[in-house]
Amino acid sequence: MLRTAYLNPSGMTTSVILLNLYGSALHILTIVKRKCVKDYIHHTQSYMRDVCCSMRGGMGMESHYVDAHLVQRKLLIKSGKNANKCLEKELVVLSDSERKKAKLDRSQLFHNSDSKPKQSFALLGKAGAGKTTFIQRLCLDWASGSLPQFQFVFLLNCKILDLTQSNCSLKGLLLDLSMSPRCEDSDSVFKHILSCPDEVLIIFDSFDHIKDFEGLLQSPAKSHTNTKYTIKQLFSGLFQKEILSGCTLLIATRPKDVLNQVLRKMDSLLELCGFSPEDIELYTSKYFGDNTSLQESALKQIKNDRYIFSLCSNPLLCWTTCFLLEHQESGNDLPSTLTDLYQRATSKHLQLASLENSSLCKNRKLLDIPQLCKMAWEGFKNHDTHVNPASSTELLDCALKSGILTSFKTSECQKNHFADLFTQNLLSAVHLVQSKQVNEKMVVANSVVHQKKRKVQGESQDVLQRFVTGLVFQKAPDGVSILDSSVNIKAKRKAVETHLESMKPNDLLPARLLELFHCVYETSSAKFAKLLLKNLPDNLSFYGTQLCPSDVYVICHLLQYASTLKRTFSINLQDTCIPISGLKELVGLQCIKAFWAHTADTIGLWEDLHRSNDELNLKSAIEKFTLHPFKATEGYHIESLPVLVQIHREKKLPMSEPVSALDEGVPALRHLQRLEFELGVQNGPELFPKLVEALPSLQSLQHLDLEKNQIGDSGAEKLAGVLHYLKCLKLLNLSQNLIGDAGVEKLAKALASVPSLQSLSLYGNAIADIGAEHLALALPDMNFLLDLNIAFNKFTDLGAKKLGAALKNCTGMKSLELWNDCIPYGVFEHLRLQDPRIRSL
Ligand SMILES: Nc1ncnc2c1ncn2[C@@H]1O[C@H](COP(=O)(O)OP(=O)(O)OP(=O)(O)O)[C@@H](O)[C@H]1O
Repeated sequence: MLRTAYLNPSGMTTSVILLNLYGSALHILTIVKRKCVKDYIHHTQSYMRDVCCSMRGGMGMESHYVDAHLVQRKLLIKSGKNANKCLEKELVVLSDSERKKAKLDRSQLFHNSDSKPKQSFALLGKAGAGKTTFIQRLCLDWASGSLPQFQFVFLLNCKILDLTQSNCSLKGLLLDLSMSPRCEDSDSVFKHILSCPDEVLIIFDSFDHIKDFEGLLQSPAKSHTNTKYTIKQLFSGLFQKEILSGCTLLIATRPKDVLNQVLRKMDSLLELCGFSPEDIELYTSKYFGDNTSLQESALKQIKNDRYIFSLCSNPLLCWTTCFLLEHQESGNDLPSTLTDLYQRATSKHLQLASLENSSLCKNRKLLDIPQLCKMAWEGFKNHDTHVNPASSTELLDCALKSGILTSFKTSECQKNHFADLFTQNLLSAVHLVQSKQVNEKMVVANSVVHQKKRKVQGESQDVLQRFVTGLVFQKAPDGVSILDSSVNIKAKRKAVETHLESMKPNDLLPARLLELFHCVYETSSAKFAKLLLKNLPDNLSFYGTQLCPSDVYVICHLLQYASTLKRTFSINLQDTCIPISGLKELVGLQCIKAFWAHTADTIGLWEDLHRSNDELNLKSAIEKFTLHPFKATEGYHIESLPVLVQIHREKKLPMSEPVSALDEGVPALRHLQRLEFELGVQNGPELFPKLVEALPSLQSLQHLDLEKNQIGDSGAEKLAGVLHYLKCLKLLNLSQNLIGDAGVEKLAKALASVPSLQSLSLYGNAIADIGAEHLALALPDMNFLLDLNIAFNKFTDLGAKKLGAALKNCTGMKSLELWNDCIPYGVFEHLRLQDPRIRSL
């Protein structure tokens, strides 16, 4: 180029040269920028490798991580007045068998099997289920090149973000507030990010820490330039694709603690399942590593203690148990309650920290534990895990060393937080129980479940209640209790006791009832267990409340007291996700006389008992199973019916030889009296044939409600084909089903073969004169019919007159409703005058 300039020194040539020079400079600049972006990505990856390589307690991610599964969940979209309820209510609860089918592993998380690409993901799990750990693992995957679809991953921790602070840009959020290293050339990197949004993954961990969800989706950020927003607005802008459209969003949250307005709009909802029994064994072996003797004895102790084993399905509680087993003297029993587990573990953490740094905190007594507990309570009240930075450094240092606190760093700041919900809530409970500034009323308000509160309370409140109740009633020997033995807590104990005694469990919603079981369990008192059992209603319902292994353990444990009180119960376990092992335990209890559960899981239980040759329990599980009253609102309520019917008819389980316990078929089918099919327009027509298949087996059915399912003429015809089996049917509701003349013709003939029918509704269908005539012909043969509602159909005065004439021959009938717009008013009035049993509405 210089050579050209020398040869051509004219003005024209100079501009060419300058252009060339400019072009080259631009090229070099682009290369430099590209290198700078590449360097940033490399730097971030190695930073992530450092930050994410270890778990709590210093254990290596590579060596100690257990690949827990995910389950794909679905939402039941509700409208109208139910729309804004807590998410847990809308998550479709899968049966154990469906959960097994819906399992995914980490590598399948971002796979797009549908045609519509998924861009927003919610990772759901209870406290300690391993959401943060899973995300750490995901970041490590990215850092090692396993998520090549993403050039950038930004990890934001909502625990340490101030979501209302109003001076943040998108660039600031991603490059300064995320867990990424400082960026030297943030402008170039950000420009690059904007140029490839579909290669960006943004993760919001601890999303439930956004305290105020109201208006979260209003006023989203609309510009990615330097305009300043609140972090909430930036989240909203990202979520609603106003900024960085095309990027992938992942939020991790506890389902109970978040409103569903955001989650309902997510493309994919994934639940972290916690540890399976095999995972618990694997984790325990990993935890104790090469120390084989300790490993063996720990595993034995955990497996032999059913309560602890059930707790260990929560990874955090599994870690806590292992920590305790590692440090407590051999020969000591395992804790028998959650309060006991946490106070022993917390005391041990503090003790170890004081030993490690004797100059800072020589022993527990010197450490200002009440101050630590007060801090925990202040945080709890504000739904905050953050610790006031003005607290004594000695206290903070010791709490950090003990692992009770943990610190989070961003390129901007470092903040101290309580390490987990259980530890913070135990310390909060200690404050409530032993601080003189807290009165009895306050303790009661945070102890056992409250009858009147209608709102679903968060998980944090549930755990606090268990700890407060556990602490006031505990009889722990000295040295184990975290409470200061010199503080008198008698008055508080008395207040909680009075409150417990006044509880009326029959008024409680299922989720509250479960919490009451937990609180009573934490008291370790046979007196309270018996009191609870005495006051329980005969029909226990956990319907719609997800039951984890420790929930099942606690329910079973307390129900054992029923035999001394000679009480028996029926239990509703529908939509609880109860694992088959849990179902087996509960159904096996003597005090359980009947149970409702998902049909597919019940069949799974029978198969399990049959495989293990447990004929006695199989017989009892078959006899105890009930379907009454059967309300089908979800597809899966009906889908497994044909298998049940097959078992009933063939008197054997699928793929088995005849089973003597099934000699009489399935009692639940034989005895079912009431069935409501409420699948609606969407699923009704498709699943109705499966119901029809089952109807001949329902010999005791008295009440069949099929309103609003659009079964149409073809559905009516199918129903007509089986009606003669329903010898006990008293009520048949076929309102609003698009049934026309063809359908009613078939039905009319068949209805005469239902000897006991008393009430029939064909309200709001499409029956015209021909159909009315068919019905009129059949009417005198329906000997027991009392009420017929055929209003709001399409027949005219012709049809109405035929029906009116037929009524004369039906002396037993009490009412005939036949009003519709096509009948001239005069004709209708005339008919009514002739026979007052004819009614308008
Ligand atoms: N898959 C896993 N393998 C091994 N250990 C795990 C796993 N998941 C969780 N843990 C252990 O459980 C502890 C708690 O997990 P984590 O903090 O990820 O739970 P979380 O669901 O994020 O809880 P929270 O809702 O309270 O934030 C971790 O510190 C780790 O010790």
